[in-house]
Amino acid sequence: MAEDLVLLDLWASPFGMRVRIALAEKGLEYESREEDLSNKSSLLLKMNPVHKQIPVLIHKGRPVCESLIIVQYIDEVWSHNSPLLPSDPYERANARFWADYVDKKIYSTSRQVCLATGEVQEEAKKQLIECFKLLEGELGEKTYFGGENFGLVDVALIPLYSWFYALETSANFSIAEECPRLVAWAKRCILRKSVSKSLPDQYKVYDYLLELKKKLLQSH
Ligand SMILES: N[C@@H](CCC(=O)N[C@@H](CS)C(=O)NCC(=O)O)C(=O)O
Repeated sequence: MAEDLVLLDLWASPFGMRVRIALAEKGLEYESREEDLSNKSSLLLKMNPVHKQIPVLIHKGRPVCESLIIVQYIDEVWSHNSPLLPSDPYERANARFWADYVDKKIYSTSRQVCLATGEVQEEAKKQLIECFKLLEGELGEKTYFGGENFGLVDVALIPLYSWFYALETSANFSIAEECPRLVAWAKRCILRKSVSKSLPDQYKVYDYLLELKKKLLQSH
């Protein structure tokens, strides 16, 4: 059934990818609108006046902002299939804790690995590997962070897989060598159609990063 859903998105955004994955897990149809972040649409400014960022999910004309909040909203509204959060309150809190960890630690550090240089980049790389190893500990022998079920933490983290090549090439290291269990997990996730169709090509992402770096240099 077609729902009244519009997603304000940007193809290379890992935050947008989270929402695409959640919508695909639920089998929901939606209209995707690609934003130009250097010239934001009036719809984006109206729908997310606080942060002015994508992604925004507009459901029946009402905006929901912040990717992890959007993913949880989707899970609550379309709760009848493919639950992304566990039913047990303690396990749910635990999933939210790790999704929050991914947000606070992994994405900001990854940004530095991609954009910084010299010692700052080396330090960020070290930190990122430590964070990945900690996540490997949390994953343990499970199939997904959500156990047998692909869940919130998986949705939060897997978009970064499309940035692995950009990370590795920017800072000259191999994530598979440092964190083989994390890469094995990512390869399991990418077998899901919801993930494979939501993540862009890693080389396109790297080209996007090179363009972004050029723009940042020009603006300084
Ligand atoms: N915490 C936000 C982060 C979203 C975010 O950083 N979006 C970026 C694109 S990847 C954006 O819209 N940037 C434009 C800006 O900050 O002006 C979320 O999880 O949705």
